[in-house]
Amino acid sequence: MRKIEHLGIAVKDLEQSNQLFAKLLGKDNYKEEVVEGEGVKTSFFMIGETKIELLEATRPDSPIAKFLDKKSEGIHHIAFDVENIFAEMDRLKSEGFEILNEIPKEGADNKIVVFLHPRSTNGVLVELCQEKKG
Ligand SMILES: CC[C@H](C(=O)O)C(=O)SCCNC(=O)CCNC(=O)[C@H](O)C(C)(C)COP(=O)(O)OP(=O)(O)OC[C@H]1O[C@@H](n2cnc3c(N)ncnc32)[C@H](O)[C@@H]1OP(=O)(O)O
Ligand SMILES: [Co+2]
Repeated sequence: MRKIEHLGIAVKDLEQSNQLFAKLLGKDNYKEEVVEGEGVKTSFFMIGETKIELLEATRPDSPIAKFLDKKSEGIHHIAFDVENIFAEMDRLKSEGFEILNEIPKEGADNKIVVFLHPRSTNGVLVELCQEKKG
């Protein structure tokens, strides 16, 4: 793990939350991006070396929709930047962590990503992010 890549925050209304976080952080988001595969629309704010990722569900079966059905808006996951996602997956599996997707999937902001089940990480949904090469 090289650094915290982003903190994912589940929100009901991305536009409203964009305005709120722009006031909070004193700067605007630098991009919005829909990730169809996850059923999310994301909005990114750069804060020093790390980011805030706001996430709104784009469809009812999105993990964000399910999260908001059960809980309130708030911190959804923490993402770590990794050099080699496959090596990290092997290491974490050997340490007993539960990988949710054996094949890295398309992430936002030019990443491939893997998730660990919160039941293997003290209740924190963890995402691994590797910059897409080339
Ligand atoms: C990839 C695009 C973007 C990016 O950064 O590039 C993203 O970050 S997309 C983010 C949205 N996608 C995901 O979250 C994918 C990974 N998540 C999942 O596979 C599911 O959400 C999962 C497996 C974590 C939970 O799904 P499930 O259907 O099992 O939901 P339940 O409500 O039944 O939860 C089971 C159990 O887990 C606890 N839980 C659920 N979500 C979270 C969470 N975000 N943080 C911590 N814990 C969570 C939930 O409370 C249940 O615990 P229990 O003790 O049984 O009540
Ligand atoms: Co994320």
